[in-house]
Amino acid sequence: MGFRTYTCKIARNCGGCEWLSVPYPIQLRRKQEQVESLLGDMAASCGARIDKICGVAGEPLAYRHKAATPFAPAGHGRIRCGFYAAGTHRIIPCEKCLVEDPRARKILNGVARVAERLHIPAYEEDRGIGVLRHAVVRCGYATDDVLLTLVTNVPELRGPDRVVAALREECPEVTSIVQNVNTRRTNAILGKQNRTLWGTGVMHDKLLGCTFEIGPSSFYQTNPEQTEVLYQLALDAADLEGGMSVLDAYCGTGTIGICAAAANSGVEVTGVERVASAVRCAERNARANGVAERCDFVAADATEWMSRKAGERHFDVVLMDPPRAGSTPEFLHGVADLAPERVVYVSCNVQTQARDLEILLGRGYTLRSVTPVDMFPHTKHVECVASLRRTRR
Ligand SMILES: C[S@@+](CC[C@H](N)C(=O)[O-])C[C@H]1O[C@@H](n2cnc3c(N)ncnc32)[C@H](O)[C@@H]1O
Repeated sequence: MGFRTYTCKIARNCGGCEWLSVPYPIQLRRKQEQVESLLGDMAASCGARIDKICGVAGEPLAYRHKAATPFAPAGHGRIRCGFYAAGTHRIIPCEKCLVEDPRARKILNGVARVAERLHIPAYEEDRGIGVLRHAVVRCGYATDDVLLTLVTNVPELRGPDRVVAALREECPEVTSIVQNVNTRRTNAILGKQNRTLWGTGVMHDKLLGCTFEIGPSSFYQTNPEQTEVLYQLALDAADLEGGMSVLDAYCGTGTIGICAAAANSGVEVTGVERVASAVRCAERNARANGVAERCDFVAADATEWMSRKAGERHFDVVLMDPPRAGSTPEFLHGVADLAPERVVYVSCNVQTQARDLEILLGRGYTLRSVTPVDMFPHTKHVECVASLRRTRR
């Protein structure tokens, strides 16, 4: 893939792909430099290597398997949908997005057309009135599942069967429809309550040969192709063998831990995740992949769980994959108290990762390697797998 660049009619306003006009090899070089500037000194002091970034193998397009739109009234019964202009809540319409699964934007625009036809009012953010707030689509990577979630400002949709019939006709790719209720005046897209309107209420996908059920409120990596690269790096760094015990912290639907258990017979996994519905998915996923007897998932705040459990259990390896804000000093000191041989820290924010690694380095761990992974081409975001080994207690 040479120095070709891509163009998008709304790139300037949308702000989602801030590096779209930068050739992909240069994007990768910038991300490599970003990681080296944040982790280079730390790696050098440990004698660790920073690997070359794992970029996307093919065209860096259509990689986002999750897409969302806000809705707003556009006058005369019309509904506006698309992307928020960067830094605002002004919606820019979008017919086709280069980085999304091609099915996704078509479906989101189809939802707006159905809402117009059925006179379902779009949400008015300023006044907190109206019905339809957002729609979210999740498309399978290895399956044809397409889960559509309608986020509403009301607990009950009027004539739900009519809405489902119209959506199925307009968007035949959709395999299940869920209503999510969010009545709060907040920027968060999803509320707490989900109601299945049609189908199973979940989607399925496959990663590294394992099958996963993903619910509307569960975290799932948006670029599954690169997720396989990321997870394989994490599993290689974990260097597991039968009989080992693994903590999968911030585990979502259990994806990394279940891949670890499936690839290594005899390995036992404990997963900790804050979202209770994701933990229920993780338990079903462990059963579906035949590893339930070796996997235990707990719904808890990771820091709070660590403060209760540290000292009670032995783990050979801690795998951790926290959100952008990173972990907490309490959790990291808890990890050091558990004294696993290896810690594998997967992060989508190298800044908070660097901060957290300092704590582990001060508690007897040394960096072995750092591997950047490009999960989000055309953006400045970079994912990173840091592999650590215990050198003293
Ligand atoms: C980056 S995601 C990783 C999930 C999973 N490892 C994966 O690859 O799909 C971070 C996860 O941490 C969970 N989370 C966020 N804060 C948490 C906390 N304080 N305690 C436990 N889990 C938390 C989120 O709900 C999310 O599922």
